[in-house]
Amino acid sequence: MALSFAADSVSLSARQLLCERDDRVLFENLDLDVRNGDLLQLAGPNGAGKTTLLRLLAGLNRDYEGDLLWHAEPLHDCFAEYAANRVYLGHLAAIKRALTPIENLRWLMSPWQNAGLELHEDDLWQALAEVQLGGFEDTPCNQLSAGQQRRVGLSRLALVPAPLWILDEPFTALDVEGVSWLEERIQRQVAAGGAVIITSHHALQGIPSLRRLELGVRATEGRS
Ligand SMILES: Nc1ncnc2c1ncn2[C@@H]1O[C@H](COP(=O)(O)OP(=O)(O)OP(=O)(O)O)[C@@H](O)[C@H]1O
Repeated sequence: MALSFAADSVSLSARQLLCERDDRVLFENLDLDVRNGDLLQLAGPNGAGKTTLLRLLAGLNRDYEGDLLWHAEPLHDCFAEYAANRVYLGHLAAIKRALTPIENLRWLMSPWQNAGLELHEDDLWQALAEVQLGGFEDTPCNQLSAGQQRRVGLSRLALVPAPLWILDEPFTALDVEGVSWLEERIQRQVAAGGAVIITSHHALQGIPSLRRLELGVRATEGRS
């Protein structure tokens, strides 16, 4: 899969973003920019609005004020192009539990294949092997552990050619080996000139471009 991205392929900006839930301001006056090579970690206590912000940035929720821009264009005016350049993994494994890992992966990858991505069956099996699901490819997911189910969803990251990853608590339920695999994948994505926005209570280390955006009573952005 592509291991380098065009240097100008990621340009996501938020300007003066304001979001309220149940009459509570989660964040306001929020500005951020994500470019190639960036790793942005959204941090903050439970309920601070990390998932909410991530879903806004993924273009999955329009309940906000302010501007979200993809290459300086309103994100929802160019959503098809944006969606072809980002992959969003929500905080649930988001797999069909009655299906097997290989069936799930075929289903998860079908939008990308419909958009022109050429994938062979071997690529799918290889992606499952990469997340240590070799031997479980044909086991219904409802017979897999929580961590193995999480790995089925994560296996997409080995295949999707999108430069921008948006990941909500992707380390949940992973064992030590799974955590290492995902850390390494994130580092490779950033090193290849992609970008990653992540919510995680996990301490990400060793990536020079790491920035943290702390949500809470008020939002402030700074390098860690
Ligand atoms: N669809 C919704 N309708 C109303 N309120 C919502 C909705 N989704 C989230 N909220 C509220 O918005 C706030 C922020 O939720 P969010 O899930 O974004 O927090 P979070 O920072 O991701 O928390 P956690 O660390 O627990 O995952 C919470 O108080 C939650 O109750």
